[in-house]
Amino acid sequence: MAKKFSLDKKFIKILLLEGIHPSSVESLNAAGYTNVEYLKTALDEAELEEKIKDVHVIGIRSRTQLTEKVLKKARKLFAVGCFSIGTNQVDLTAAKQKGIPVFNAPFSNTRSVAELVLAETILLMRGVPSKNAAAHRGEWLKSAKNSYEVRDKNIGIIGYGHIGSQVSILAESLGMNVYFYDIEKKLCLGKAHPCHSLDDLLKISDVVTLHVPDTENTRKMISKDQLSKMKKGALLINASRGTVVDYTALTEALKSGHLAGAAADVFPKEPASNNEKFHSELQEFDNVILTPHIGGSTSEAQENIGKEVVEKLIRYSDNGSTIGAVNFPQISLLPNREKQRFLHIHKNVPGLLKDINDVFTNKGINIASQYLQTDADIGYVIVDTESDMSKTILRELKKVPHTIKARMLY
Ligand SMILES: NC(=O)C1=CN([C@@H]2O[C@H](COP(=O)(O)OP(=O)(O)OC[C@H]3O[C@@H](n4cnc5c(N)ncnc54)[C@H](O)[C@@H]3O)[C@@H](O)[C@H]2O)C=CC1
Ligand SMILES: O=C(O)CCC(=O)C(=O)O
Repeated sequence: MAKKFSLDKKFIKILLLEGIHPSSVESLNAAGYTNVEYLKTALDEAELEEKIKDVHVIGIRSRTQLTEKVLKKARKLFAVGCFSIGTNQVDLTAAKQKGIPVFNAPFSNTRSVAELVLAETILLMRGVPSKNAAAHRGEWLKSAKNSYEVRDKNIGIIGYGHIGSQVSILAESLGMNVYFYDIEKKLCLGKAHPCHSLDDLLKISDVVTLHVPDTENTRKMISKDQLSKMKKGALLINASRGTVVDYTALTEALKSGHLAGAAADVFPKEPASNNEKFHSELQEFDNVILTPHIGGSTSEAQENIGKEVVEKLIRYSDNGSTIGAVNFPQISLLPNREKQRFLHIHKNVPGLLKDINDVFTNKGINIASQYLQTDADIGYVIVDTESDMSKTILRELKKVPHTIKARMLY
C-alpha cells in the first residue's frame, strides 16, 4: 500500500464550546478522535480568533458567533458542527467559500421546544406568571379574573416546520383550535387551519407562537403594526430567535394592556455564559415569562444532539460524506479502504473537473471512482484511486486553479 499523507486522527484538533453534551466527546473518542478540547462557555471574539487558528473542527451551540472575520483566522478548520437547529450564528457563505461544511441537528430538540411552548401557553392563559411573582413578594392573588382554560382557544403558529407542527399536534390534543401561517405550502396536521396571511393569523389567535428561523424576512416580523392587529388580551410566545420580535414594541403593547402576557426564550443579545448578567426591557413585567434560551435544553435533546452532530462530523472527516451539511453540496459515501481517497473543493468554474482529472492521468494513475456535486458557488469532488504518489498528487491538486481546499482522507 502506498505511503499515506493524510492527517492522523489523533492530530485532528477538535474544539467543543458551550458545554455541549458529554455524549459528543464519548462518540469522538470512540471513533479515534482523542485530541478534543472541551469548554463549558462560549468565547468572546478575540479569544475565539486566537483559539480557532489551530483547530480542525469546531463544535458550537447558539452563543458562538462564527463571523467572516473569525473564520478568516481559521487556517486549518475543515468542518463546523452546530449542536443546535439554528445555524444563523455562523456566516454560512463565508464558511462555504473557505470550503468548510457546516452541520447541525435539525430535529433532536424539536419536541423539547414544543413542550415548553405548550407549558407556557397554559401558564400564561391562567395568569400564573403574575400570580407567582406576587406570591414571591408575599401577595395573595386568588382570583379567576383573566384566567382561562386553553380548551377551545385559538393558537396561531407562525412557521409550520418541525417545531411549529409539533406544537400543532400537542395543542390540538389539549383541545385548542390550531391556525398556522407559513411562507411555504404545508401539510395541515389534524384539524389545523392554514392562514392566507400573517394578518389573518394575528386577528384570530388568542395566543401567537413563533417558530421561524432568523432570516432577512423574519427579522422584526412582529413589530408595532403586527402587535396592534392581535386581539386585545392575546398572548405572544417567542422561542425562535430574539431578532424576530421587536421587544421595544412588545414592551409598549404590554404596558398599554393590549397584550395580556408574553413569554420570551430568546433575545437579540444573550449573555455568553451563565456568569454574565442578563438585561432585557421585558424584565419589568410580572406577566412575562423570561427563560434563558432553554427551549432545547433538556437531557434528552442534548444527548441526542451530541450524538447526531458528532456522527455527521465523523462521517465527513472519515469518509468525506457531506449529508446533512446546511451550506454544501451533498455527497453520501461509504469508505473504500482498498483505495486512497482525495477530496477537492473548488469554485464552481466550467471545465475544472478536467483539470482535476489531469492531475491523475498526467501521472498515469487510474481513477477507480469519482463523485461530484456542485451548487451555484462551489464544486465538491471525491476521488478514489490507488497510487504510490499521494504526496505529489495532493500537492498538484492544491495547485489546480480555483482550488479552495484539497485533502487526502486515507
Ligand atoms: N429556543 C430554542 O432553544 C430553540 C429555538 N429554535 C429556533 O426555532 C426555529 C425553527 O425551528 P424548526 O421548526 O426546526 O425549523 P424548520 O426549518 O423546520 O421550520 C421553520 C418554518 O418556518 C417557515 N418560515 C420561514 N420564514 C418564514 C416567514 N417569513 N413567515 C412564515 N414562515 C416562515 C419555513 O417555511 C419553515 O416551515 C429555528 O430556526 C431556531 O431559530 C430551534 C431549536 C431550539
Ligand atoms: O440550546 C442551544 O444552545 C441552542 C438551541 C437553539 O436555539 C437551536 O437549536 O437552534
